[in-house]
Amino acid sequence: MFPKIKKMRIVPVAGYDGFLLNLSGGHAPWFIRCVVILEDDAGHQGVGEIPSSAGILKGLEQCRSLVEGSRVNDIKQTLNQARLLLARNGREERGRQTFDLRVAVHVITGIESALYDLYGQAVRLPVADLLGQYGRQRDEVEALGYLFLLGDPAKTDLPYPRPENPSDEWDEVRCREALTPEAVANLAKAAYARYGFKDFKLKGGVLRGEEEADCIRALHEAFPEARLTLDPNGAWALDEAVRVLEPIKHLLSYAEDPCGQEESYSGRETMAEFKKRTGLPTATNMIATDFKQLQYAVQLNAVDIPLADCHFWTMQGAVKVGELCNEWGMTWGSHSNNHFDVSLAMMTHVAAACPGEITAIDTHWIWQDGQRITKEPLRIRDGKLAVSGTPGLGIELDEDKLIEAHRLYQGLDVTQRNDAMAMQYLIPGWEFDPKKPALVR
Ligand SMILES: O=C(O)[C@H](O)[C@@H](O)[C@H](O)[C@@H](O)C(=O)O
Ligand SMILES: [Mg+2]
Repeated sequence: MFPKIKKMRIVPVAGYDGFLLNLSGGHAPWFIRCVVILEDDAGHQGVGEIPSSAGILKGLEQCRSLVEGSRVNDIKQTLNQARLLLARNGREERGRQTFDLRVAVHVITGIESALYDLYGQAVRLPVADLLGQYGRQRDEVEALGYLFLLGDPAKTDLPYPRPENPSDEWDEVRCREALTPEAVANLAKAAYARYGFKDFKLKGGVLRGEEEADCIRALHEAFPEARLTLDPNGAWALDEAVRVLEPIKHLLSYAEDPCGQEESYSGRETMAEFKKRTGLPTATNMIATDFKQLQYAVQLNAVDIPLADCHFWTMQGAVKVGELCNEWGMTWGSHSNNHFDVSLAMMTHVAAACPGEITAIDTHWIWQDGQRITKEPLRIRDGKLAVSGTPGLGIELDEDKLIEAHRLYQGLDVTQRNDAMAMQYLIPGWEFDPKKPALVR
């Protein structure tokens, strides 16, 4: 007989973040997540981590009675019931921010991760071995160096982390303004020295497109062999995207969400047109975020690399996208938002279970490195994450660190991400506009 879930703990947490710029504005000095912890009557603990918002916390509460009392091996029934229950809350939209505002899919993933962690411990198998049709496909997962243009923390009175006792160059540069091609190349060099990345992604949607193209030129000069991509989160109009990226297309491996919804055209239509006009492969975490959208994206030939982040596809859903990519000649990748070390483990197991050639996964971890809520976070070495062979997710929560992160959350007067707040220090009265780079006003 498999153990039963005795208790579901829902713990919103916060960690510190730098002044990372993107189309949504500037990151606050903190980021907010939610940790789902399931305890079974055999004394095991299963964990999951997802973004947090008032809606997500409420959605998790809605599912509590389905989860508590269920057996660890009832995963599919429990998740199916949660899915049906949450569907009664009505249709949801991803929204046009850089981050996904849906509730149900995040809630399901939080529970799914904790359940697979427990189930894996019960059957003595790592989560990667349980996911998808085929289970584990690799023992190491490649990650890319996810770079951001950075605002100057000194222009705010916000408590951004300072480089006290920096252990290396990365600890210093990640806390300083970075708005030029040289500064971006320095970020890449420092990240390479610590993590050994082979590929880099630059978050765009901040400066004028041509200035961001210059940053790519500087990255190429510093790392001529690296696969590079630029992601303005659909900020540019189609013509602008073509104008900006055509001259640097030989330097890019693919373009991530170069354009999006525009006048009467959907983002899938403009991306298809962009591909036709430039011949550049495209990636997205904005216009193919569920299976229906993916179907239309494929029909239109709009996307080569769906970035199926498990937090908003579910873990099994993300692997299913990986299996389809493998069958259909597309390439699987994963998007990320700021996250703690539980998510790092989740994303690693998911990527390990995707068959075929996948592209290096996104992770914001390098911006959070040094903080933790598990006893031993996975480490990025030579640009890679090792897939744990321990049953379950292979991580153990550090209760003291978890409480610390929960206290930080409680001390904040916010329940969800808001990038406009910090941005208003740089441009008074700043407001989000999905078609205007953050510093172009
Ligand atoms: O500012 C950020 O952290 C990013 O813009 C994310 O919100 C975004 O989802 C990004 O990771 C992406 O690839 O679009
Ligand atoms: Mg993106």
